[in-house]
Formats: sequence, C-alpha cells, structure tokens
Amino acid sequence: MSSRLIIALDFASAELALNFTQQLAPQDAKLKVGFELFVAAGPDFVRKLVDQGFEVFLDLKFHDIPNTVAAACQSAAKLGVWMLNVHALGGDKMMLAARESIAGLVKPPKLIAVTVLTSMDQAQLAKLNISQAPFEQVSHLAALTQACGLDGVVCSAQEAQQLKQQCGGEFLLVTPGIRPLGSQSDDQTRILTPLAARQLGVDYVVVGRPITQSKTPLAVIKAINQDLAE
Ligand SMILES: O=c1ccn([C@@H]2O[C@H](COP(=O)(O)O)[C@@H](O)[C@H]2O)c(=O)[nH]1
Repeated sequence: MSSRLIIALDFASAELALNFTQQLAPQDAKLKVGFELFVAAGPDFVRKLVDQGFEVFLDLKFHDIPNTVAAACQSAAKLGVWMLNVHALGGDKMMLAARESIAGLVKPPKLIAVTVLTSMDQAQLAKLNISQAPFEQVSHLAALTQACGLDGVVCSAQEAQQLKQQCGGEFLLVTPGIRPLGSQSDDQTRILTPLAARQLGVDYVVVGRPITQSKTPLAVIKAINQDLAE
C-alpha cells in the first residue's frame, strides 16, 4: 500500500538530500521539496527524484497575482510532481487560475492550498489582525479552497476531524506539525503524533526533522508507517 508519510527533505544541498534519499524506496514514503532544497538544488533535482519513481510534493506555496501563480503551477506540473500547493490567502481568483492552469493536463498533480501555517497559534494570528481562533480561520480558508475546486488543504492534524466533517472524506488533508512521542516540537505549535493524526482522519502526514535529524531515520520511518497503517 502507498505510504501516507511525506518526508520533508529540508536539506541545504542536492548532495545532502541524495545521501538521505538513497536509503529510501518509493514505497517507504513520498518526498517533499520545499524552499530550502528547491532554491539550492533547483528543478533538476525534483526531476531526478521523479525519475527515481518517488512521488514528490513540491511545497512552494505559491502566493502572487493569478497570472503569475497559474504560470508557476504549469511549470511545476511539467516536472512530473505528484502534488503542489498555493497559499489560500492568495484568494479565490488566484486559486481558480491555478486550478485552470493544470486542468487540461493528462495527469495533473494534486493541487492543495495552505491554510494557517502549523507554526502559528492564536497569538500570532492576532498580530496579523486575525481575531479568530486558528480552527475558524482554517475552516474558512478550507471552504474557499474547496469552492475553487482544489483537491485539499495543508492544515494541522488538530483540525482534521472537524474539517473532514465540513469538507467530506475526499477532500485531502495534508498535515505538517507531526511529532512522534518524545520528539522536540521545534518551531511548530499545532502538533499531534502520527497515530493521533491518522485516527482523526488525516490523509497524509508531513514529517521533517524528527526523521532527517535522527541517528536512525529508517527506524523512525518504519514506526511512523506502522502508526499510519493502524
Ligand atoms: O503549515 C505548514 C506548511 C508547511 N510546513 C512544512 O512542513 C515541513 C515540516 O517540517 P518539520 O521538520 O517536521 O517541522 C517543513 O518543510 C515546513 O516548511 C509546515 O511545517 N507547516
């Protein structure tokens, strides 16, 4: 069965990332390439992972005017990635343009939108003049995302149960801020364990540092996959 684990490859170079990925097979996990690695290693590195058979989530959180985001989504889709994302705060016109830009492809990537970053709590939202609790804001942005025809959202696992009720089972929930028991929370605030996330209905968990900074990453991956298969 295909893994529900997405490993965040937050490495500073292609070499460091490849040292890590060469231990993995595509069935172990999907791989996420975000800002750090993409800026360092570029689209060729993404193509290399795709050619090796990995399902790649290109996490560049596009957030710009509709025309720019639509073009960026097309370029990203041409890399053969499995999933890509935009920022829901770009608004409905931007999300609609993004969706339209890849709709005609033979095998379009899944397109999802970031709601409220998992590093943010209510106090951080208040500083942005958002007075709602994180769930209220996530719920609002998820509704907007779904109305634009996207495949799902990035949110915290803490919001998963209510979001599944709101949006239905087919709407994908992709959740960073996942921490196995005993690991550090780092800069994440809205966190849950892999097992709790899966029990609440999350489709895919994103895990970076607890795996990539572990001395025994393969053991951590195996334990998380077991939890997700429960
Ligand atoms: O709300 C969000 C959106 C994206 N991320 C990304 O996920 C990983 C998490 O890494 P950890 O080391 O497990 O904290 C990272 O690449 C973020 O850019 C997120 O954390 N929250």
